[in-house]
Amino acid sequence: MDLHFFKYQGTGNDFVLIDNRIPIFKNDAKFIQGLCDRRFGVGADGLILLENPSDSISDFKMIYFNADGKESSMCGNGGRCIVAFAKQLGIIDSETTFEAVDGLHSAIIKGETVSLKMIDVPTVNLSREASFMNTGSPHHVAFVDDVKDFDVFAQGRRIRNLPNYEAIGGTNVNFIQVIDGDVHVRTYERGVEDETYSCGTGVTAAAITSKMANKVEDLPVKVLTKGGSLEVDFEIEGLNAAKNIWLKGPATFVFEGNYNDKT
Ligand SMILES: N[C@H](CCC[C@H](N)C(=O)O)C(=O)O
Repeated sequence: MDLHFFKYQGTGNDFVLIDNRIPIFKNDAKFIQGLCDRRFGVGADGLILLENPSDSISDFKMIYFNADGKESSMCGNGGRCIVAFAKQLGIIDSETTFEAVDGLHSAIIKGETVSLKMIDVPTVNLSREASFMNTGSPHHVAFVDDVKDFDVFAQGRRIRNLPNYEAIGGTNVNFIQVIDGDVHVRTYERGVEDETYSCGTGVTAAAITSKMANKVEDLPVKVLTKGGSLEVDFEIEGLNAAKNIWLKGPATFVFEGNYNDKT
């Protein structure tokens, strides 16, 4: 059976999206791995299903799978892309509320720019060299001196697999450097098991870390990734929490097609 898919990217973090309002998709890890494979499949960092909502206030529901084929936690760039996808399908106009694995999200779309409200972050564990928080997905954030030439793959894989992160299934790892007030970030993503061009929940964690460590002054925080720039606006609450968090940036339709489902 041919599977009709839509390809989107948000600052180079790329996704296959499927309209699954009429449930046609078989949740099979090997199939998803094949679909996301950059040589033998369509190629993507993850797969996103758009489904009918299970509550009365959401326009749709988002289900996220990493490229390893396993369903995972919230995807910030994917959340921005599914909003653009919902608009393309005529489900929404310029604003929406949708369900995701970490709760309800509001979003606003203007042209190709999508602003996505992220969940509140009740606890940021901040030390001199690093931070840990959950922005919808778990993120370890470390300051480095030369982010451009940093060995993100080796160091990211090492930290992702540290025993202290085993209980949560490992963590995503972000390496950041603040240059002239802008946060430069590179991310090793859990479930992709490689560096991605951008990670929305990671960008959010990088911005909050930089502000709490007094490395940036102004809000919103501008964050530069390999795939482009995003803005993160938020309020610091007390000593180590953040709320009213918005992730803003481009979400671009790339192409649509049919995938020959051999299973
Ligand atoms: N790999 C992440 C989920 C996707 C996060 C990323 N693509 C984003 O934009 O937030 C995890 O398993 O925790």
